Amino acid sequence: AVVPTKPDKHTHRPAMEGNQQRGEVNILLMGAHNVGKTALTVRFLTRRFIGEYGDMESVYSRMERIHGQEICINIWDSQKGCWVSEKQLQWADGMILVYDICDRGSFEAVRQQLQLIRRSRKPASCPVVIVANKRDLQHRRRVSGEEGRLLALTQCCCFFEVSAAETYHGVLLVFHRMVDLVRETRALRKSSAGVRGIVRSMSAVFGKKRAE
Ligand SMILES: Nc1nc2c(ncn2[C@@H]2O[C@H](COP(=O)(O)OP(=O)(O)OP(=O)(O)O)[C@@H](O)[C@H]2O)c(=O)[nH]1
Repeated sequence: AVVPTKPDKHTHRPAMEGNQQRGEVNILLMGAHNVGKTALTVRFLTRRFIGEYGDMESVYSRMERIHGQEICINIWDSQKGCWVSEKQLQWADGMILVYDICDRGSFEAVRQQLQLIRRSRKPASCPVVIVANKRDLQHRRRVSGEEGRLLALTQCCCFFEVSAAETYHGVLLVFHRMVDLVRETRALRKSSAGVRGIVRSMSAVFGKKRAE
């Protein structure tokens, strides 16, 4: 097994405003066993597809220049199949849910994981990208592209169909889209906090006037 980068102990910090200031984005990869979570992570980090991966639950970091800005991307590749902890859910700024197009059970697992996420995180606080992996195995396909797209549409998620085995570019697009979504979410939160502040000050002024 190849360990692409050394896990950075600092990246275990929970997602906070601080991440935004530091230019960091925490991404949690979830999905059933064997769907290709590690293959996608390794492809993104090293541009390579190795084939077999050891048991390595870790947080990996990589610096990327996106739209002219240096971003530190921390990726937590969850290794226990469908099980993820509350700590992982709170740590993430964005989540990538992976299924295997040849494994219908892994697609159903994504539905369950979406419910789990929605119980723990508001949609406005944590964007989700659904990834259908192993598109090179068309002859063994059990989940159509339409089904994946429909699920993503109804759950307000982005959708990609990729092959970690075949191309680097498709995988790169997934991670870059995830980073874009996190940044959009942060910008939206910031502007709505600004509006809330204005409303609070106005009600303070007008409330005071009424009281006088
Ligand atoms: N054909 C094909 N095989 C793939 C692809 N991605 C991953 N695999 C294979 O699928 C198997 C599982 O890949 P992993 O990346 O270990 O899957 P995982 O989701 O991390 O698995 P767990 O950590 O055990 O939950 C390996 O044998 C990979 O070589 C792909 O795009 N196409």
